[in-house]
Amino acid sequence: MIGLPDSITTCLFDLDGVLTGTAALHKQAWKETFDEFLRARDPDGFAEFTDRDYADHVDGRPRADGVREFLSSRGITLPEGEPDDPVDARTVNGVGNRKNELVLRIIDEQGVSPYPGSVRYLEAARDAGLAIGVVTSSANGAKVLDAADLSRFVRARVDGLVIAERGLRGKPAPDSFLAGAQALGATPAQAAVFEDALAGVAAGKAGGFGYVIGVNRADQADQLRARGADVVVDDLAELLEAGDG
Ligand SMILES: O=P(O)(O)OC[C@H]1O[C@@H](O)[C@H](O)[C@@H](O)[C@@H]1O
Repeated sequence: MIGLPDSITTCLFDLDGVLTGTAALHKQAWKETFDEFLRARDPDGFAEFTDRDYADHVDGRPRADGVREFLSSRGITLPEGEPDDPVDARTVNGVGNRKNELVLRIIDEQGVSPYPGSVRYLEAARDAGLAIGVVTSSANGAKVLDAADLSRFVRARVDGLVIAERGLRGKPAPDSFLAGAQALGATPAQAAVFEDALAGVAAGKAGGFGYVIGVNRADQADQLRARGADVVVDDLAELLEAGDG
């Protein structure tokens, strides 16, 4: 009925790009942040931040990991700095704070929409008696869930704030998904992971989860499969249709 193996009791959903369209807003904020940074650092050698950079180094990872990973791919290492660094500080925290300033502004301007197919899927999962958790690297997870009116479905949330507080390793490490399963009293084998990011699918695979659903929002079905997705869909509603057929 909901397109999952019978052994699954628990659904762990990534947020940005799986339940809501906010992955595009994050990408826009990152592009503005990194292009600004790279241009200021080396105007003549400027090479823009691309969709490929986002998918490979930033998407799905906690904010500071995204800063470090992408800059390291360009041979740049910054000092960590402090959490309250100003947005123009040339530190990991400063660059991350600039991105957060931009993404909050973009979210306020554009609003947050849930994917209709994801809302239908959440309703079906809830009605089928499955436990529902959200596991997101974003420190803005609670705000986005509320803005999309999705908090009512969520029994456990592991977000960027929880990850930082508990010192968990970010995706592609499985820690945040393992914490989500534990919070809902499920073993990894009993839990399904729903992810659009390559790092997130890799985290689901690394954690030995019972079923990993790759959600293809960025024309990268083959890469999602290569990272360990058991199935790839363009929209969660496809799982309901598969179940009906
Ligand atoms: O900067 P935030 O809101 O804490 O989010 C961290 C990351 O959260 C993930 O959900 C997004 O895929 C990333 O793009 C984002 O960078």
